[in-house]
Amino acid sequence: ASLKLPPGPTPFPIIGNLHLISTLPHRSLCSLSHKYGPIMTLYLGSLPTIVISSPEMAKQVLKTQDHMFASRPVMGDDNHILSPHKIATAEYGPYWKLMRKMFVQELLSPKKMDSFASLRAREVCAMTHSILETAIRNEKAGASGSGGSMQTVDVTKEVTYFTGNIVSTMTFGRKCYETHLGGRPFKQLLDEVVALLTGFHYKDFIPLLGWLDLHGLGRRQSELTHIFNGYFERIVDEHLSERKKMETGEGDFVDALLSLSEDESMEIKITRDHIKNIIFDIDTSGNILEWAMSELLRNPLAMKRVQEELDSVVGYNRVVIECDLPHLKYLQMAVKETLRLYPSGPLLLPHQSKKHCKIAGYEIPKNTRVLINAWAIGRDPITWEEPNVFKPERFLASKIDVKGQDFELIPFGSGRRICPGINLALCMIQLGLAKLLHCFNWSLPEGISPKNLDMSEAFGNTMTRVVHLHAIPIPRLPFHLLHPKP
Ligand code: HEM
Repeated sequence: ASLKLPPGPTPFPIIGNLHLISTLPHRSLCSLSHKYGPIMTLYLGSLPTIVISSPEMAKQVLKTQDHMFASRPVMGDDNHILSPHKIATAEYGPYWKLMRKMFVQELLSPKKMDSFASLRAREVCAMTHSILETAIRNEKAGASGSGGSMQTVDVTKEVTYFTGNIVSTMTFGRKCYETHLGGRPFKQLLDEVVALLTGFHYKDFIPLLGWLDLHGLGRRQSELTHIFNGYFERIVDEHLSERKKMETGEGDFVDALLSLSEDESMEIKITRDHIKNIIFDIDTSGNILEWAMSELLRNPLAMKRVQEELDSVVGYNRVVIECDLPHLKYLQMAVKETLRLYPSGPLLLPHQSKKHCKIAGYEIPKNTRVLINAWAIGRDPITWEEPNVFKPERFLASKIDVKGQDFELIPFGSGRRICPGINLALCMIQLGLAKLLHCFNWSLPEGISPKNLDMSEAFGNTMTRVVHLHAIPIPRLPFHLLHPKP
């Protein structure tokens, strides 16, 4: 007898339902769920894929039957940029457990978070300094009444450097965002890898068409693999030649992994290849910051409210510091609202069933790919009033949080595979946003109004803006606070 799979559109031979998926898959899948329901079957090529689009069904997959769905589909082989040696791509098992434990202990534990507080403070000042020069020029232009010549800052670049450099310094002791690899900026290459991790590749779904190399993806994947492999080889070599650090307690995550690789008592042998893959992070905090700034520029009243709160909690006589963040309730709500509207992984990362099982009476075969549409869940009109409107106030009367307990809002996922970087991400986003809005007033470049700011999402399955956000900063704190002596 045939299996009772969840409902879905009738597939065509070879392509299945791929023709129904646009360049923004989370949006197409959301529309399809209106027709077929919160759990549906889609054929991506010949592969049946289950797509989840409601809080109740997400709870089934990520909580009630979490143990069944905690694995990942295989996306690349050992030598591939999506090697299963990464924490994010590893199948559920002893290797993943060990690496995730190491990652949390050596990088993200409260003790480690504390020990890197000065790094975060330094980097947030570096971001302010970089913006300051433009802001001073603008202030002079404004004061002289000459109007015109107001200069913009590339906000996207500033915020992605800020969060990216913190994470890369914590992981392997280097600010990688200033780096160019193979003639291209690190950030651009990283975005491509994140898109590969979460995205739709025809080649994966239709092996028969692989040789056609649609979209040139196969070639780009080999290129990326080659570039990053060389970069991480150098990083491991550098750490090997400077091993003193560990003894003085200053070691970073790579040092900790190298020590683990030398531990003879380990049941799982950690190799150089593992290390190179594990240090490849998938932080997307910068994207959330750029969307938060975009929404606040479109909603001047909300921006004003964040600034009024900063003025009452921090004042004008000092700069904002991490200890202020718990008191900045409206700012926290603005960040939550951004994560609701722009979850950086709108379909989380793909999950996979370990065994044959059932959800809501439907059968899910072993090794089936499961996608959870966090974007659709965050905009579900049953949970959210005016779901497409940016309204931080909605959280005044709601206890819903982003940390994986409330299935109406799951930008970081939930359960065993929940993002381990939540606390670091929230801390960087809140600190960055507080600093940007405490130090500067912001406006849009000439000719762009809050109503016509381009908010398009880029092709693929990560929530980045198509065009970088540019805005005009004007200082709003005394100069000595913006530019403290080192
Ligand atoms: C706003 C920023 C971030 C967002 C929205 C985000 C979101 C996510 C999501 C949706 C997943 C997949 C969850 C699932 O499969 O169910 C994930 C996994 C992961 N994230 Fe994050 N993340 C962010 C920042 C970070 C940071 C700062 C780090 C580390 C420094 C990090 C490290 C990871 C890792 C290692 C995984 C894989 C976990 C696993 O498969 O066991 N993320 N993240």
